[in-house]
Amino acid sequence: MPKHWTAEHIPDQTERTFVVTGATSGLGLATTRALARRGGHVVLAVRDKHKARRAVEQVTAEQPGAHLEVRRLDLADLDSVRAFVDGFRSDHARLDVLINNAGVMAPPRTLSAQGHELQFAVNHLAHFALTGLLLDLLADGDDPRVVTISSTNHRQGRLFFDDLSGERAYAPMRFYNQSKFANAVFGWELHRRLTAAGSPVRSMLAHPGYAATDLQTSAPVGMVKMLYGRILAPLAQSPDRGALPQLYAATAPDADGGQFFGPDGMGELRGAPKRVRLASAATDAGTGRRLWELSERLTAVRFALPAAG
Ligand SMILES: NC(=O)c1ccc[n+]([C@@H]2O[C@H](COP(=O)([O-])OP(=O)(O)OC[C@H]3O[C@@H](n4cnc5c(N)ncnc54)[C@H](O)[C@@H]3O)[C@@H](O)[C@H]2O)c1
Repeated sequence: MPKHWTAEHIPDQTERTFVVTGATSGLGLATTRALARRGGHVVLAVRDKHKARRAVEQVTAEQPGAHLEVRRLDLADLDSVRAFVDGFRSDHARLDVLINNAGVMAPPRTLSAQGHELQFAVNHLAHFALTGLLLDLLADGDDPRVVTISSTNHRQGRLFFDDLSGERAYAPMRFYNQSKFANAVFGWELHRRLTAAGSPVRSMLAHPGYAATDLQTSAPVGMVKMLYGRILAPLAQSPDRGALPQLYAATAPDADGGQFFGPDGMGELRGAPKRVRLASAATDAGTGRRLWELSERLTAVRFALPAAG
């Protein structure tokens, strides 16, 4: 890996198709812009079509002729995930890279359409379902990859298997950390299962460090907003820089399955992409199996893969 990897190092992506969730703002928009600049065909998987139109205008103003496609996806509703995949399938025979990027942080306790705690539902369950439903199209892709965005917060997270939706005790940041831990467990367990099945698809993880996006400023919880939106704000890097680890995972020829990428400076807050440490709890096989089986049950999505040993 070059020491100061930037978006200029992204290889040509002509003829490659990417799905980016949460592509209208922050890291998702920065990722879309960088991939489009290198000739990639980017499917913006978005909840809000007005915001999508603005994002498309912005990217095409910088990159006339960019290959962009907008499709509606509300990750808070598993029916919307299925509808998205059905629509995608009717127009595409294969997918090269899925970037599980969208996320919510620290809302007051809210439930998804299927009754799951919103952060667990949007950040983890919907991306689990999306990946499982697209896996056969990815298997036909060129150098196919699934990139899942976690956070350094996964190291403070754990799964509350006996109170997943916070019915008994909900704390917004604890449940954000749970969802980011679930992202890390999923990315690693997917890697294990794909490898065991001899699949050509690779699963990588990434985190941006700390980037100034809507994530912190839209958090309705006062302390979180104050800490990330104001006190730590001077340390924040731009979304374009924050997106580099996920762009590296999605495009670098030497990025491999099971690897986790984050920034190299200031305790992983900012900098160029490098390989970073996944919490050992996130690679625990028992936890991986348990989360996987639970996610299959809650989403009714089964991956077309033999179980990993
Ligand atoms: N910004 C940071 O410092 C930081 C740090 C660690 C991890 N992350 C992770 O980066 C990812 C991207 O976040 P960001 O910082 O760009 O924030 P952001 O708020 O700018 O972007 C999040 C995106 O997710 C989308 N989204 C939210 N709920 C959705 C739903 N129900 N259906 C479809 N889309 C939905 C939003 O519309 C938005 O486009 C998240 O997974 C977040 O947890 C960010």
